[in-house]
Amino acid sequence: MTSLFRATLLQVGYGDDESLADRVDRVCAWIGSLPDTDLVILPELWAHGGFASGTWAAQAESIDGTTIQRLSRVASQKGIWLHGGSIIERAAADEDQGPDGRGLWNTSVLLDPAGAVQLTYRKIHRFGFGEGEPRLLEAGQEIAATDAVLRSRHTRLGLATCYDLRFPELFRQLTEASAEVLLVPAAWPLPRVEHWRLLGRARAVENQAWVLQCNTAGTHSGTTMGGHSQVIDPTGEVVAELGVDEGSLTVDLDLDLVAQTRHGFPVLADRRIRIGGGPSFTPETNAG
Ligand SMILES: NC(=O)CCC(=O)C(=O)O
Repeated sequence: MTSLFRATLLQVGYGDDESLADRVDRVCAWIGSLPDTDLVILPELWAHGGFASGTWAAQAESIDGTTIQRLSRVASQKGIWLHGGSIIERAAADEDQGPDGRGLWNTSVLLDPAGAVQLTYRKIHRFGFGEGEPRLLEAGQEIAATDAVLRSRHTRLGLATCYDLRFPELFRQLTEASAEVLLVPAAWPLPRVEHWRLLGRARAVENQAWVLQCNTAGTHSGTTMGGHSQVIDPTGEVVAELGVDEGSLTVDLDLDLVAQTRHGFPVLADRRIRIGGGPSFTPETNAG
């Protein structure tokens, strides 16, 4: 059994001149044209616009709405895992609308190779310092990790979104939930792109996990995106990285590198402070 799998990050670029429907068409065609790959990752809010907060409420969709239906179709046609980035999710009228009653979330959706929704993640840390996300959206309440089989090899995927990168305790909880590959879609602006690059490496080093960060390109709603999508291995090395323009990045990842890194330099076994309820936390391991 091989421990290798191939991941492709699509750094989608867009401006204000492309409609939601046109962008969904374009990105689905792009995915359809990709050569052999096992997992495709899209950026945060690539369809609804990462900073287009003025139109979020009008364009919000349910998880079974058009955007995810289209992605589901292309995932099943290709037989790939597809992290659809995130959408502005609208709850159905008879569902819980969240503590502030807004009924809107920034929700990531992971589709399996049959096109079924395997996992959703509602962004926990909302970006905007009182504006944008915290003013308009509900905060997610739950971490999200799931088992996945990639090329007949079992692994565990953990999800986080953009600004979440600044909160290491979330990533530690994903590690305590046994995640080995951390998938991070984003709409991260250019002026802080060095934070994006640095924080991704930090989350990989401290959790000894693969980190796959897929950012946005272009300028929309007056905000220029930083690009620099990157794949970081469990030792913190940048395996591959894009520039600022739209493009794709394909990398072969070795899942065995997670266990090799964790056994070879067993820093996680020295944790003394429990911050989450993850099932795999065993502080006694290094007690001697
Ligand atoms: N969309 C975001 O979460 C942006 C985060 C960001 O710009 C930052 O953390 O800096």
